[in-house]
Amino acid sequence: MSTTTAVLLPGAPVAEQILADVADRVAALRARGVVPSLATILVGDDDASAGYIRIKQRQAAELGFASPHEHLPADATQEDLHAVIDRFNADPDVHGLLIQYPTPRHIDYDTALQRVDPDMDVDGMHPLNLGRLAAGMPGPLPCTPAGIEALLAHYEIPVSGREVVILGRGATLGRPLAMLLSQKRPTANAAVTVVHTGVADWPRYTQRADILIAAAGVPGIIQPEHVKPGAVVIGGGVRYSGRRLLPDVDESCAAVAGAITPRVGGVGPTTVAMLFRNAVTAAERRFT
Ligand SMILES: Nc1nc(=O)c2c([nH]1)NC[C@@H]1CN(c3ccc(C(=O)N[C@@H](CCC(=O)O)C(=O)O)cc3)C=[N+]21
Repeated sequence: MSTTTAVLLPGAPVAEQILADVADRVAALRARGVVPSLATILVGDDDASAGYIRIKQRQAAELGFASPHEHLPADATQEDLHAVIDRFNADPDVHGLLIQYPTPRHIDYDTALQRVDPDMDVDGMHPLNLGRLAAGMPGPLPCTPAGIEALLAHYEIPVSGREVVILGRGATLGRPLAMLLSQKRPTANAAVTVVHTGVADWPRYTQRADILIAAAGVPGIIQPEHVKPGAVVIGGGVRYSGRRLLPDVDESCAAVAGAITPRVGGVGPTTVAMLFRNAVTAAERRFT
């Protein structure tokens, strides 16, 4: 057994702060007679997905959002899904829209996502919004990258001018996070390297990192020998085995890192908070 030396960086206090701000903004909208609304669409009967939707709906209610939900059967067609998206897009009382991922195999998620009104895209994953991010234009940010930036800022971990290495290049995390953390802003402005398992000597890169961000989705891929002593380690990538969370970062890394996100309750809570921040921003945009 290794001794834990690293400072823990839980996501809950970060999420709480973001959600307190969201709640204030929701209250301000409601005072003007606007009930912010985040619609969700679930296709099929996956247990884990249904569970996530319930969590989001409970949190939506606590924050004062309306959360209309459409549950399509597992054999719904692409056209059925598009019809529901079109209806929510056109509904003046709905401000944010989320299609729960993953969808059944016969559904093309990317095509459905492209049909969502980009200004209602609370995941920040519509190609137009990824384009806005690449161009430095305002728009909804992808939730996990935005949550990681907020987490680093909350714990006052210096990012500007430092060496950030991201292991993973996926569209939901690694790639947009690299764009975000290299932007010219006080909480970003880093020297960012994106590396991935297609690079045979990827540990050579991660060993240099002041801030190492795991975004590979390969359980246990980050081991202590991949971490520079004292580095900040952020576990972004996860896999699920049923409901069991399988993080990228092996727990033994805590013996080498200076600071590290906990196995459970790290980046996840900040991701969900950003969903609601995007939703309240979408509602405000309609009325200003
Ligand atoms: N359109 C869409 N948007 C999403 O944002 C989206 C999605 N689809 N599909 C599913 C994934 C999954 N996801 C999680 C967010 C937070 C935690 C989270 O907070 N997890 C806790 C608990 C982990 C556990 O024990 O299971 C943690 O990380 O500590 C987990 C999972 C959002 N997703």
